[in-house]
Amino acid sequence: MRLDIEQLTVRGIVEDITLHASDEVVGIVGPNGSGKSTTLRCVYRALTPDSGAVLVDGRNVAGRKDLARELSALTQESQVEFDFTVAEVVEMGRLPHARSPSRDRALVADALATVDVTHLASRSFLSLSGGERQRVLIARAIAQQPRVLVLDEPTNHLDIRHQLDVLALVRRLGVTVLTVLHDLNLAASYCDRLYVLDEGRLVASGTPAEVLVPELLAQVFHITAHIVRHPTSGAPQLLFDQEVVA
Ligand SMILES: Nc1ncnc2c1ncn2[C@@H]1O[C@H](COP(=O)(O)OP(=O)(O)OP(=O)(O)O)[C@@H](O)[C@H]1O
Repeated sequence: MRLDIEQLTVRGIVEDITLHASDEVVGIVGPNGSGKSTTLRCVYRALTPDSGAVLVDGRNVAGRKDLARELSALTQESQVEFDFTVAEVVEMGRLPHARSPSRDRALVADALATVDVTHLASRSFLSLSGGERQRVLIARAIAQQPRVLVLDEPTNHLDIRHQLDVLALVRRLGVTVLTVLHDLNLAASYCDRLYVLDEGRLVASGTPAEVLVPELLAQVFHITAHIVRHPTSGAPQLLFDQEVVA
């Protein structure tokens, strides 16, 4: 399914952002405060842009009542305030769909197993560690069976094994994924294409190899990086100098 962000502008925070993703994993990277989360908030409709539009399969997301069946989001605000069990939290992913108890149970069990939290199913969500919570919220997003998945720093709180697991899983889903990632090496390994934001503007887009070049990394992130190829995957990987660029 196709996701198009067209000339999105939000109150001096982001300006004129255009982005396309279609059955691929697209990453948004950029320094703190560059407008990544603001852009995603417009996609999952937590924010209404001042101008521009977000289209899912060619239809504007504004006012679409059926969007929750097609788009799911793991956001910085995806918190669970009340004392639900892990299984109940994941089952919430089924709410936008017509209910079918046996099918819902199977999908919840699958989602729990996929992110390695089956053993936590009857635990209170509030009793979990940060990384366990993050995996449960990813399970909820998967249980929703979206055709577009929006993720704001999905690897937050995860140990390295679960970072790799979650991003590999996200790729295997075979749906359109738009994800904010801070770790440029993970972004280079798991994203088909990257968009780079700096001070609210889009400054580069393309494959990781096209985008993650020393000049751009110095200009946008103020770092010096040496680019090497991963010996098995061939993905570009960055080795950072300790000194920052002024
Ligand atoms: N509601 C708001 N009112 C005023 N400023 C805002 C608001 N929301 C975001 N901002 C500002 O807009 C800028 C972009 O914020 P945003 O959260 O989109 O950045 P980000 O790229 O996701 O950052 P980070 O990497 O730190 O998570 C920041 O300077 C932030 O303080």
